[in-house]
Amino acid sequence: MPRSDIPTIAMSDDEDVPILVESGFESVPAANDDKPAGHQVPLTIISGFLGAGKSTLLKRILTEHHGYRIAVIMNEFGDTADIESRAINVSSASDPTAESSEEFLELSNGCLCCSIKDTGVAAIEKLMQRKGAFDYILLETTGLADPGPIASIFWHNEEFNRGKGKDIVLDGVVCVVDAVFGKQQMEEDHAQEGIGESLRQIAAADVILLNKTDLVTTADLRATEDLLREVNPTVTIHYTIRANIDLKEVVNIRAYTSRVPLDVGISRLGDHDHAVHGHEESHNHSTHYEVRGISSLQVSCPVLSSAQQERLEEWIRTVLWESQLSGHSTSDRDRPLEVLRCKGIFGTQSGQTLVLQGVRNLYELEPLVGDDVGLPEHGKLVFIGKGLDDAVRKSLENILH
Ligand SMILES: Nc1nc2c(ncn2[C@@H]2O[C@H](COP(=O)(O)OP(=O)(O)OP(=O)(O)O)[C@@H](O)[C@H]2O)c(=O)[nH]1
Repeated sequence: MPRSDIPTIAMSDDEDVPILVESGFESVPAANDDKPAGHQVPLTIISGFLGAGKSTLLKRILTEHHGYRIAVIMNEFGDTADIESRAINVSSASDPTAESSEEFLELSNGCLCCSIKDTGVAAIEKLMQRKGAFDYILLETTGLADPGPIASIFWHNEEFNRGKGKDIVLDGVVCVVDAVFGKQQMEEDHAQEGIGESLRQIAAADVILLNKTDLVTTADLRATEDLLREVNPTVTIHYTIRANIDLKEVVNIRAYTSRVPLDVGISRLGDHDHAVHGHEESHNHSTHYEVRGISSLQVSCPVLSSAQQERLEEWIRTVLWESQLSGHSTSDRDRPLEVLRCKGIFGTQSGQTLVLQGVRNLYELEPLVGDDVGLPEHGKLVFIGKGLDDAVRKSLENILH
């Protein structure tokens, strides 16, 4: 959609309560369904390579009649880029040169558009003063941003959660990947020192939109998808043209709660087919990928005794917090150990199903609540990061088997 097709938007006074429109999009459950008043507002981080289609996705969301009242934060944390140059122009129509550090605009579909030049936390706190005016937050990062630290702000951040942040819950990280240049970008990142940003974005993603599929051959598409899956085997991948995606695939996916239904995210551990096909591969053996500086380690997990569970937690803490394996010092290792994301699900002998969620050095291991799914037949643990070599796999398997 050309930029000029953005609906007419009127500058809203900061004190005004935006006028909201009725839902016209029945297939997406309202964000507030089955939640009491005063519940937390879910937040989705949108990341992606430069020019991959992030703004196209936002435009789509902002112009559809989906029934959500979505606040979109279009500026990046600490970025001083000129907001007026963004694809979604949030300048006041009456004062296109307005240079205020934050602007709130109400769109005709009820979305609250917010551009903030402030640093992240202060911006979010300001936004939350308008709680009640919206029921979902989308945060678009720059093409060069690593979403991991941003996700950590909203997930298990005690300081932030004591303030306005307590009203926000991280829902998931969506990464838009350019089907034309994505593979090349990943390869270039590999050539650089350390882990390139595109690889960090892929590692941190819960959902990937492999966008611009109209511009490449099926073979090229599959090659890019294979590379994405090698970096992040737990991610759900959707092929899109102009970010055309059913909203329910990117919002309210609850990727960071232990109430994740088994058919979302976790159940796709090891799924090497298109998520859009809903196919799940049932292999249960350990796999280990090494790609471009980031590796992923995936191991099967049997039903654990309480002693094994304790040892597993100890193992996780040592890896996540000390970047080393129990009984080893960092200097024993050829390569540094760094976990960017972990996920898992397994049963315990006491009859619980536990879900592991982790971002960088934060993790939680919580019982799966809600759905009565029974014990998972095959538990799985997946770690995505750097230096996850054979020694790491063996030390984990020693605990589990
Ligand atoms: N052919 C084709 N063009 C697309 C598609 N999606 C987006 N584009 C175009 O690609 C260009 C970049 O899209 P944007 O949505 O601005 O990308 P972005 O990720 O927001 O870009 P940055 O903010 O600069 O990182 C625009 O000209 C879009 O119209 C697609 O699926 N197919």
